[in-house]
Amino acid sequence: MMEPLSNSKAVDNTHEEQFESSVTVIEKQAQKRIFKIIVIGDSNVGKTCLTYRFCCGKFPDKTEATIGVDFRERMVEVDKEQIKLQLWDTAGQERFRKSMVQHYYRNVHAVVFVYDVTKMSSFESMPSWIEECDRHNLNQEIPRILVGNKCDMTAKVAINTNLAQKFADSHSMPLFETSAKDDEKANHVEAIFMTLAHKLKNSKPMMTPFIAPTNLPSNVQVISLQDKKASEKDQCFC
Ligand SMILES: Nc1nc2c(ncn2[C@@H]2O[C@H](COP(=O)(O)OP(=O)(O)OP(=O)(O)O)[C@@H](O)[C@H]2O)c(=O)[nH]1
Repeated sequence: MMEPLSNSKAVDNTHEEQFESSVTVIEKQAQKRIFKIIVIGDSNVGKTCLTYRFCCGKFPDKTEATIGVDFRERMVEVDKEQIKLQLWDTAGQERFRKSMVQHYYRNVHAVVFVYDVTKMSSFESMPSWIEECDRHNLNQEIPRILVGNKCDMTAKVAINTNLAQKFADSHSMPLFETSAKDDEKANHVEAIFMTLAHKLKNSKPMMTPFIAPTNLPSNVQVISLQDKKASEKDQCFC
């Protein structure tokens, strides 16, 4: 008679463990936050290379003009929390932007304005990129960062740091001068997005779409935590 009992106990334990691990999975998924960062600026300033450097850890072998938008994502840890940065690498060329523009500016959490330090016209375009953000009613409170890229081309630098810093100050933005190409200066690329991650960490949470794990025990019913108030969270499993 003992055998079946202990067997049944073993089954219950497995069930319980399965339940607990499923709860952990669900809690982790529910806690994960995702932040949308748009990277904008003239064509050819290096937006694709900067996002590629941050998400893939290297300079791309070759790039082509972005059509519409490219997405890259990277998980980063900030104060022991894993958050996902979703970078929207937007097209600089007007003809490749038209159809997508409305999508860029929806639910944005941060903006990175990029110019090429060797090309004055790309710096002079910055006010019009800021105006475009304003036209799309981007919240003034969201973090904005100004980035001068291609600093490795020292002999050709056309925009000196003082000028860029004045512009950044007048728009209450931090300035980063960097290079997506140069491995040493690429540390700054990391700094750009980690600075944003720290700023975003304290902004309002945005949950990932809820995906229920598939290995739940049959007696567990899943209710998304997203629509629940914090006080109700404990009642989500029945
Ligand atoms: N020297 C140097 N070249 C760079 C750097 N970043 C990008 N480039 C080069 O600049 C050119 C344009 O780079 P992209 O990243 O495609 O530029 P983009 O701003 O995404 O251009 P669009 O997609 O047209 O908006 C490419 O030839 C890159 O190799 C950099 O930090 N240093």
